[in-house]
Amino acid sequence: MADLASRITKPDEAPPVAAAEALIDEGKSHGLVDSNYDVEVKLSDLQSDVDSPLYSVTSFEQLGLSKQINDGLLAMNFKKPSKIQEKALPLMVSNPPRNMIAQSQSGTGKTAAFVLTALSRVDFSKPEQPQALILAPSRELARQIQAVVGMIGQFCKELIVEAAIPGAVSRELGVRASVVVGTPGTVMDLIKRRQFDVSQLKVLVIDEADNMLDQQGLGEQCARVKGMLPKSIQILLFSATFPEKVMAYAERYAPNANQIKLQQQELTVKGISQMYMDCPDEQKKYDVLCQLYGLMTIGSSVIFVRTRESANEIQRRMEADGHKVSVLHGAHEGANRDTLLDDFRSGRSKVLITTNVLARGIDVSSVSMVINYDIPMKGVGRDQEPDPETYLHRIGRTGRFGRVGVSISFVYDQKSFQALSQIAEHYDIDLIQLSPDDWDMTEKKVQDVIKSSRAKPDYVPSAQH
Ligand SMILES: Nc1ncnc2c1ncn2[C@@H]1O[C@H](COP(=O)(O)OP(=O)(O)OP(=O)(O)O)[C@@H](O)[C@H]1O
Repeated sequence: MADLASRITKPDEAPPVAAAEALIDEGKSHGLVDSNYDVEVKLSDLQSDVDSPLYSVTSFEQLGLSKQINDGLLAMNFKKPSKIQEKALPLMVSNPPRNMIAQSQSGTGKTAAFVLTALSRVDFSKPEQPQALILAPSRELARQIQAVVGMIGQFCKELIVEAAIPGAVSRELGVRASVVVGTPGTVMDLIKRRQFDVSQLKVLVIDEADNMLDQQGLGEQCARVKGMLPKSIQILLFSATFPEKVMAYAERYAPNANQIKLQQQELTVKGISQMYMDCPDEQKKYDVLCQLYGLMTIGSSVIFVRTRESANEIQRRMEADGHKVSVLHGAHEGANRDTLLDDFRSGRSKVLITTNVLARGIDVSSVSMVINYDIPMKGVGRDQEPDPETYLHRIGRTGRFGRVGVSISFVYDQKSFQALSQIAEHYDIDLIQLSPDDWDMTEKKVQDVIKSSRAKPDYVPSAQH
């Protein structure tokens, strides 16, 4: 097993800057409240780089979608499809419908790929009749996808999209929408209580499918939901990660599916510079975090911790120390969670402490830094092991669609060092070391990346890091 030391870049080596260092004409691309952080990425350059996951040769018009949907894409300033959109869409919208298992790196536009397919299956003459169901693991992600459906479908006049998340569906009316986006537990309850007529559903999408089908987690609920749906339903499974043990089950869940898969080494996003901070001991992690505060607020940042309790505790201490931070986790009540995330999207709050509840799918383009305060682990007690999938999803909250970002993972002892080392080995990546004893260098390394998002004329894309 290679240790982390062998994956450290030399101190004088500049952090890898993404091929994404270029400019986006950042027309606000979706209807979600989002901040105006002026990231500049030359998307057109990236989209013509054959090695980029954003590369494509076609246009949306060539994909044969309806005029209303193409107008929606235009309004969102989506000029060209990304690779996953270009490859998956023709297979998903064709007839007779076929199942799909699709993998693509974080932030590369999987949502639009499945939303476009769902919309293409809707008969808008029956707007209150559920025809497409999209499942996601958290209320936040379900709401976000609901907003994307609304944006892409903004010119489909009859479209109704509803969130099936706790507290959202009226008991008297039940579900009355053509597209339903929900979490599996709530969807299951609604179907059982006969408040959700699934008889005419044509397509089932499962986002973050490896997580959703995992038998240790939401797998059972998703299996039960599927059991209640029409047998002929088209099933689309999407994620950035599909560990082998889930893949076998996914293939049974979505039989005879077309598949788009990535190699393990292709999974990391080049725009994200992955760093680690060698903290002297566990207690000092907190001091290091506070010292990073200035860098965290250049853009927006997400701090991932293991438990709700430590999230609360870190917030309490940071606020007492004069820093402005918010915290969001599963113990908060739904409406409160919605406000907290809306505030973060809009830039009203810039540093968000959270747990794995927000590790997947959340798309806030201003996030320039992700901190793994605790290295993600799976399993319990002595059986704990590093969790490479959660690591990838967590750091993927930055570097969205060609933007650049930094992730900093805290290590402080042999165990955390080894865990991160195994994750680095899993993806065959090098991590850049930061030292709490040299803040000038730390600041330089981080700022070089974050500020590099404003293109320099003499920029030469660095090699794979
Ligand atoms: N063709 C496109 N042109 C421009 N922007 C796009 C295009 N497709 C998607 N985007 C934007 O890219 C961002 C990331 O997309 P999305 O959230 O779908 O990523 P994802 O692949 O689902 O990532 P994750 O694995 O983290 O869930 C979004 O802000 C979205 O609006």
